Parts: sequence; C-alpha cells; structure tokens
Amino acid sequence: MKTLSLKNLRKTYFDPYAGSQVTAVHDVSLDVEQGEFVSVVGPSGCGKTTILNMIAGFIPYTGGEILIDGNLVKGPGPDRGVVFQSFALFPWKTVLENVGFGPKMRGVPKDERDRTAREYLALAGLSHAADRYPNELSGGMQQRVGVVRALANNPAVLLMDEPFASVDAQTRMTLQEELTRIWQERKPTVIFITHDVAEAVFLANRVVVLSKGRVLDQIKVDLPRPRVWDHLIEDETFKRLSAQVLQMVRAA
Ligand SMILES: Nc1ncnc2c1ncn2[C@@H]1O[C@H](COP(=O)(O)OP(=O)(O)OP(=O)(O)O)[C@@H](O)[C@H]1O
Repeated sequence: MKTLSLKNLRKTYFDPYAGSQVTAVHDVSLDVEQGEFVSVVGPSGCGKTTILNMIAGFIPYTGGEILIDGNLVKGPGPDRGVVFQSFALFPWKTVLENVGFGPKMRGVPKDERDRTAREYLALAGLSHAADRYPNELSGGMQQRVGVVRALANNPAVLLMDEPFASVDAQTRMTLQEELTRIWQERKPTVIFITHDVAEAVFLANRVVVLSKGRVLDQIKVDLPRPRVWDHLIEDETFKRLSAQVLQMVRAA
C-alpha cells in the first residue's frame, strides 16, 4: 500500500540576491510503500532538504502534489514525524516526558503515554535514562531520544534529515545499527536524507539519487537484515551497491 506519493513536485524560491526565482525542485515523482525505508542522496543543493520540508508541511510547494495515505499535504501534521541533525528536546522535561509529549498533545492519558514511551525507550536501549534530563545525556543518546520521540507518535511517515551527521563515527555506526533494528521491529515508513552513501545503503530498502532538483536514479537494496557493520563492511554486494550510488552522486 502506498503511504507517500509525490507527484510532479516543484518548488521555486525567490532569491533576493539575484532578484529572481530559483527552481530548487523541478519535477519529482516518487511513491513510497507502507513500511518502506527510503534513503535520499545527492550533491549539496540538489533539493533534498527542500523536498523533506515540503513533505513535513513546513514550506509550501509551488506545483504538483504530496499525498499521505491519499490525503493532500497542506501543512504540518501528526501523521509526519521529523528528526533533524540538530533538534531540541525540551530541556525542562525528562526523557520520558519528552517521548510522551506528542501523545500528551493528542490527549492520550498519562498511564498510557508513559507505557508507550517506556516501550519505545526500551526499544532503543534507553530505559535507564527515562528519568534523566536531556543535558545529562550524551549527544548520541539525545539523538536516540529524538528518534523514539518521533516514533512514539506512530507517524505514517518518519522524515529524517541527516539525523546522525553531528555525532562521532563510532556512535554513528551504533545509531545506524539501532535504527535498522527498530525499523525491522516496527516497520515505520521512513524517508532518510544523508550525504553519506554507505549510510544510505546500509539503512535502506531503496536509495533515491537526486540531481539538480530531479530524481536521477533509484537503486533497490536487497541486503539481508538484520544489518550489522561487522558483516556488511566486507560484504561484496554492499560494496558494489555503495560504489554504484557513489558514482551516481559524483556524476549528478
Ligand atoms: N529559503 C531559500 N531561499 C532561496 N533559495 C533557497 C532556499 N532554501 C534553499 N534554496 C536553494 O534551493 C536549492 C536546494 O536547496 P536544499 O537545501 O533543498 O538542497 P540540499 O540538497 O538539501 O543541500 P545540502 O545537501 O547542502 O543540505 C539550493 O540551490 C538552495 O540554494
């Protein structure tokens, strides 16, 4: 079943420096199935963040349409969860309260939202941190809380914009493994933007390569799961797919 559908999506910005319109997204059509994990890669300025922001409903689109479960996107909504590279957890709320915030806003009773929040925290190995405050956590842990906070709303689509870009390489690999494990358990529909080709391939069922506001190509990733770096780093298929995507990005 199709969860997300982009049809001939277009976005122009007014560039105040040039005094003219810039087309950031030309004509993007993309269908994402329920429970699919799609990575989006492409050179800087190819329109990745613009597309994500339009799906999130943060910025209007100039042409075409975005449908989520058949409904036209007209603005932000609880059917989409968003995780950025730098995002703010509420510093005055505990980890448990942060994760339970979305359900609270939707009127879910305290017992139930605490139960859901604890379930998601356990899934990310964060049970021990439930009563801590964000400034008592490492950057990697905060990022994991951000991911489970978005998931706890049970969004139709989880939108992730380079969520692991600012953590160290070691932590990043752990977060990637963890995300694939959580994905496998809950099967959320994910759009994941990254500059890191290996990350894109490691995580996804499909990698979409953008170039100058258009879809250049798409590659299916049939690697078995669970995905673990120790196995994949030397895996011939992983290496071949990564090289293929890298070549496309460099040519884009
Ligand atoms: N608010 C804005 N006003 C004017 N032009 C913009 C605006 N935001 C983005 N652009 C332009 O739109 C194009 C696409 O930008 P976008 O940020 O979507 O690319 P990106 O692929 O996410 O880049 P990066 O990988 O560097 O984050 C670029 O040419 C950019 O300069």
